[in-house]
Amino acid sequence: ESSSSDDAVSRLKAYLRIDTSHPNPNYGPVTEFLVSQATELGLQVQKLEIVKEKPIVLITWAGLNTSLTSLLLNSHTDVVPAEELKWKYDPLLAFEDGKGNIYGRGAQDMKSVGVQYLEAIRVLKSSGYQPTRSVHLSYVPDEEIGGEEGMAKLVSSSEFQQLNVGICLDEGLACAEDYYRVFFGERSVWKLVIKAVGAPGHGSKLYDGCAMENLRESLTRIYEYRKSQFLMLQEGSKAEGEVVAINNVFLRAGTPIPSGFVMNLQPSEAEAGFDVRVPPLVDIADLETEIRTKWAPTSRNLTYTLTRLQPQPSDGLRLPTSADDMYPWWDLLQVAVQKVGGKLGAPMIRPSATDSRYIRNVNIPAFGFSPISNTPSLLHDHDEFLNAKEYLKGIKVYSEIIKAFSSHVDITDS
Ligand SMILES: CSCC[C@H](NC=O)C(=O)O
Ligand SMILES: [Zn+2]
Ligand SMILES: [Zn+2]
Repeated sequence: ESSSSDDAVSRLKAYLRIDTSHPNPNYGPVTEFLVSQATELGLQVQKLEIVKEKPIVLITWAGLNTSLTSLLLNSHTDVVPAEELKWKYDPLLAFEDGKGNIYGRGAQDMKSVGVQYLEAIRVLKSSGYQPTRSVHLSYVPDEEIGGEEGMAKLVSSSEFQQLNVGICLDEGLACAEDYYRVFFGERSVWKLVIKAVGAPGHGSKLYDGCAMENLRESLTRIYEYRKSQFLMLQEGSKAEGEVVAINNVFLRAGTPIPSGFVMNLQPSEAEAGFDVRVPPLVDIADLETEIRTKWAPTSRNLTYTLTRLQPQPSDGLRLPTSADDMYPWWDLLQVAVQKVGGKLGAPMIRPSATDSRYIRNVNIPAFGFSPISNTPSLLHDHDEFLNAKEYLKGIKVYSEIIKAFSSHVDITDS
């Protein structure tokens, strides 16, 4: 490989070596890293600190026609923590093995993408290319913990208004096959806690209506519903982003003592918590009725609290990025990917949540796309890696995308 690819790989490794894992992400050095990259490339850079110690870095490659809407390339700078003892290599070392696989937390999610944006601009600049539309890069903190102090703040800032964004690209998911996945919407995140109460009693006594029995009734109904969703997934009639996911993430009951729990006391309260993921076109009112009448009926002494995180205006009504919204960007994306010999899968609903929801909430279309194919999806997993060749190919993919999007002008712009 040439020395310029070696340099591009080195810059990825440098970024991976900055520890930005929760709960104490080190955002200072990331800001320095990004500012120095942008400065070296002759790009404008702004540091926003809307929330103290949660820096947002905005980098701009000004277009020739600043009255046109711009392209925003977003990435988050934080990563989830790693259980380093369970990894083959230290997740902070960015170790490259003999096959060129680079191991590190963030290798897929999504420091690779953050550097690829910059590397693509580097390539385009050195070729003499000048964008017609402005290209902005946003580097935001805290995506992994919900983005309340990151992207949520950015989209409601005046600085964001100034960017006049027409289309956004944000993270996708790695694909084990030879195509790239692309997402045009995502499921909403709901948190559900069901609480059962019932008569307490001696551990030896059989009687009706104890809290544990009431909770068990709720769990039975929920697992029936879960199975119906899972079946559609297993038989392949629906994709992961099109079914409701409901998973029990905690159970709480009993009277704790140092050696465990009191064993001869049937508790008067029991709780179960669920992570629920709701596709855009599911009827929200129906689902809430299901919860109220079947999962947590008052007749069974059940109550519930439901928290819908950042509900989307499109929830239950329409897809977050409709076919019309995607014009002309979808076609441009497809052609750009094909130019470097890549293939794009059908646009889908992403199973998990990203900062794209904040972008779509302010009516800006967003694609979830990471140029990672032929690679197992290892986000949040042990041994997260990206092959150097795949990473370098991704830079070419972004060069084509940036070129296609930033040079596009059509009748709707006049
Ligand atoms: C509370 S928003 C959580 C966002 C998170 N995103 C990445 O994994 C997710 O659980 O999907
Ligand atoms: Zn991510
Ligand atoms: Zn993540």
